[in-house]
Amino acid sequence: MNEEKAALLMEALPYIKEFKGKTFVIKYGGSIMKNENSKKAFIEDVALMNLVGINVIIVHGGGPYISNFLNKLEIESNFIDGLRVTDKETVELVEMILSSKINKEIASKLCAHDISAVGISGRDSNLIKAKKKYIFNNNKKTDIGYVGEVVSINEKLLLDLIKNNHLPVISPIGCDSEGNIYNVNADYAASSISSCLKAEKLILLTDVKGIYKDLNDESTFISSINTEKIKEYIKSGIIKGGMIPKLECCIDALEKGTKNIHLIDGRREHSLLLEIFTNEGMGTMIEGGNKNGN
Ligand SMILES: NC(=[NH2+])NCCC[C@H](N)C(=O)O
Repeated sequence: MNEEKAALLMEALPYIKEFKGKTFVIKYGGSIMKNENSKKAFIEDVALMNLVGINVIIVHGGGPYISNFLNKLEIESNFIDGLRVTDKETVELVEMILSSKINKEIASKLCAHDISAVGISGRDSNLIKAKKKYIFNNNKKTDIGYVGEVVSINEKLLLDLIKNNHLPVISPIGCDSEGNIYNVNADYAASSISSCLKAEKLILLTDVKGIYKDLNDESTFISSINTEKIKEYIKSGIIKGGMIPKLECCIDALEKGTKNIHLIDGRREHSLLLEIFTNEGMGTMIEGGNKNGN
């Protein structure tokens, strides 16, 4: 028993060495914040990673909280291509929930582990500059309101925070120079931040185990894959549906310099820790060609 425990801890040693001083961008999805145990485990995993010298940056979502809150106010939630149609009043409420309630809760839970987590909105110091995103369907352009796509990231702010041992917790709200605010999809915000910093890892915590060839057949789970194979699977229809935009976002991050991406199930307690510090991991690792991650 003791040998097994020691072996498990020793399995982590090469990864602790390898990842010390490296930057990991973690997208913490809203759908996994419901369960108190997995929420607690996430905070503990991030705390441990920070304490062994990994520069963690968290980008969080909050979709279900937003829908709940809007329901209470009897404001209907409409989605087109998975994006929330957002008018001016709604984007203000979205910001209130993301940048205040959720953001501060994550940061303060990390602070309770003596970590200097700093909760910031994408609007602070123009961290996420954005512009209006339109949806194109059959050559038809649809305006979905204050939904933004990333234009630029304030890299210096993030590097300054990291250098001074702060852990940024970022709400995916963007702004433009006219003072408009935008709701930015958290996957895209995390991918842009990871690309800009050429991060060692972009880790997407969601409510699926990872990539499957056939979602209904556990034996087709893919533990690691590269971008060429993903493109091939999308083209041949093996990968389909809602997974495609997520994977396209991953491919973009890898092509822009992120070293590796991990898709893991955030509902499973300590999946983050097991993915990073064991050989086998828990989810799907997408390997990029770039060997110069930071
Ligand atoms: N899903 C997988 N195959 N994960 C392997 C992870 C390997 C190692 N712990 C890493 O983070 O780089």
